[in-house]
This record gives sequence, C-alpha cells and structure tokens, in this order.
Amino acid sequence: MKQAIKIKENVYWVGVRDLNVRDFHGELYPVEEGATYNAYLVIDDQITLFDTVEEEFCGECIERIESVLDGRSIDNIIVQHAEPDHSGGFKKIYEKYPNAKVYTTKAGVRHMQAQYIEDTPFNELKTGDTLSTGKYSFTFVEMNMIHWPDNMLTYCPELKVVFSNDAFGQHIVNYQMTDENLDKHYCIEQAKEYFANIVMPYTVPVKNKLNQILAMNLDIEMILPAHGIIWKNYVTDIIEAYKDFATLKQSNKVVIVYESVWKHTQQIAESLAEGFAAAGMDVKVYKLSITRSSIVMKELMDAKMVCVGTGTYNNAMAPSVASFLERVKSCKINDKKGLAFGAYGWFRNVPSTLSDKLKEAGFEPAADAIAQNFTPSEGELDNYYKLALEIGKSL
Ligand SMILES: Cc1cc2nc3c(=O)[nH]c(=O)nc-3n(C[C@H](O)[C@H](O)[C@H](O)COP(=O)(O)O)c2cc1C
Repeated sequence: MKQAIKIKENVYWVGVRDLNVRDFHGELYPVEEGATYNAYLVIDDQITLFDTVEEEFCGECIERIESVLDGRSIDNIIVQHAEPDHSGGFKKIYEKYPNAKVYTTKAGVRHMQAQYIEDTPFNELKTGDTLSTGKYSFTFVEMNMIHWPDNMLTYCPELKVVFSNDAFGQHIVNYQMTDENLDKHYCIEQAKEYFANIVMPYTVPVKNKLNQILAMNLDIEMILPAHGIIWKNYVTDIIEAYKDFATLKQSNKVVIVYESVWKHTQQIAESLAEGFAAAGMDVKVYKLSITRSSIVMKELMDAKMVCVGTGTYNNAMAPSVASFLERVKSCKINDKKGLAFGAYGWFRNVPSTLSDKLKEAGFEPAADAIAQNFTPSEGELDNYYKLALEIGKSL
C-alpha cells in the first residue's frame, strides 16, 4: 500500500511519481528524470483534496489518500487546474467520494465538463473567495492564462502554505519531497526550465499576477506546487527568480542554434561563437536536432541575442530550424536581437527568409543574414568572427 507523506501537521502529499515519462506535455517538453503529479490532502474538521493526478496513476493516489483518512471521507476537492496531469484522476476519485463538494474556477467548470463529466455539480470560485474547513481557511486566487484559462492557486494563512499548482513547478523527482537537501541553483534552474517550456508565452499575466500576490503580503512558509519538490528553504529565492523569469530579464548571453549536414553552417556558428566570446559574452551553441529542446528554451529565456543558422536543403531550411522558429514565435519575445546565417549550394534565399521569420518571431536583426556559398574560406570565417565581435561589443 502506498502511504501519504506528511509535509507538515495535517498536510499530506498524496501524489505520484511518473518515473518513466520523458515527453512531458508531448514533444513540447522533454524531461530527464521523470515528473511528479502532486496532490495534497489537508485534514481538518472537513478534509480537503487539492488536485488529483494523471488517470493511469489514480489508484496509487487513492491508496495514499486512504492511508490517512482513518475511515473518514473527503469533504472538498479543489480542482486548481483542469489539465489531465492534475485532473485525469478526478472522475474516479469523485466516484469514490461522491459527497465531496467540488470547487474550481469558472473556466475550470467549462474545461472539466468538456473533458470529463457534464453533470458534476461544480462550485465556481473567483479571486478572494474563501473556504473554511474548521481551524483552517483557504483563500483562492485565479491565475488566468498561467498557463490555461482555468489555473488558480490557494493560500492558507493558518498553515502558511500556498498550493500553487503549475506555478513554481519543476521536474525534480526527489523522495525527500522538499528542497531542504538540494542545491539552490539546481532547484532554480529546474524551475527556470519549467517556466521556459510551459509558461514563457504568458509572461505578461505572470508579471501582473505576481505583483497582485506580492501586494497581498502573504506569510509563506512553504509553496506546494503540482510538479516537483516543495519549496521550503528557497521560498524567497524562487519568488525572486520568478520576478526575473516574468520579465525575461536578460544576462550577457547569446544563444546560437543551428542545423548542418556538411558542417558549413556549423563552421559559421563556431566563428560567431568565438567572436561573441571575445566580446565578453557568455555563449551557448546547440545543434537543434541533437539537443533536448527544453534546454534550448531555458537558455534563450535570458539571452540578449539569438543566432539561428541552417544549411539549405531542397530549397528550404532544416525542419528542426523551422519548428524552432514556430516555437519561439509562440513565446511572444520582443526585445532580443537576432541573426540568421546559413550555407547554401545554388539557391541563395534561405538565410534571408530565415532572417524574416526571426523578425516575425520578435527578434530585431542585428545585421543582414549571412548567406555562405558552400564551404566558408578562412577569410570568410574571420569576417564572421569580426561581425560577432562587433555586435557583441554593441549589446
Ligand atoms: C539533402 C540536401 C539537399 C540540398 N538541397 C539544396 C538546395 O535545394 N538548394 C541549395 O542551394 N543547396 C542545397 N544543398 C546544398 C547545401 O545547402 C550545401 O551543401 C550547404 O553548404 C550545406 O550546408 P551544411 O554543411 O551546413 O549542411 C543540399 C544539400 C543536401 C545535403
């Protein structure tokens, strides 16, 4: 029997670890060590469940719940997000505890009914609504479009905890549950990767919501997200980090991504990298087809500039580059510089098309696209180095 794990007095983790998932949310977010779907149970005069788990793991979630119910039942289920990794198990759990009152946002009602049961009597929540369960009270805050219309979070002043759902999530799978034995930089980097891959298109609502929450002056001892470890030692640090994430705060960094068959475009990428480095910049270089896209997204989040290169294949750019451009376009980035580059054989236009697409995606061109005919000469590589040095110094 799986057991609930005590987080603090009367608060239990009743979630699951999905150790084998490597494609979180499909191809959007490749992960290295699996993921957790966190659900929490709060024992009071009334018993309250925060979120559920993916459907296939529902039995395990119920086992953990049963291990602390002591013959009682669940009184309230708070659906903080209707996405299936948090709500897939709802139907079975609700069938098991049919007297529970179910609470979610207005959009949550729509999303739950469209996905699961049309006739569940949901209770609609809006920002500022509260629920008292005995000695504990819960205040709800809608988190519209972070990252779905139905997202919300919950604060309990007596417990000093925030049930944050996807906000502050990361894909750390740790059996100790909290950040206490983990390196701060590692935890923040994991949260940054999560933000870059799930939340980056919604920086404006994140910034506004963060300000609204900070103005509430909440006394927070722990943040309990729906993925990964619980924030306990690094609560202030992760909130500070989120301020930087939400503004896509830039560091002195350039990210160079490319695709290359015969290494001509790769040679350009390497010359540019050396030029930017000589200008004092931190440089990251990735061949897209062999790099986890979630790493690239994380690294470009705080870059000042992104250079994108491709060889020309069948008069087009490489598919990995085209799909990268679609992805970054959806992130609504608007204050980074861009540079397109690439080698061609007999059709010269692809690098300039790439430059136009980068511009459409919100990157202001730092120079005209580099279009290299086949193998770059020493002199041409030297010119690319000098161009990067010049641009790097001006950033
Ligand atoms: C499968 C394939 C298809 C190609 N198709 C074109 C093409 O349609 N037009 C063109 O100008 N060059 C084409 N080329 C030539 C490459 O663009 C050229 O060799 C370039 O230098 C390759 O850059 P890379 O080494 O970075 O891949 C093709 C090369 C390959 C491997």
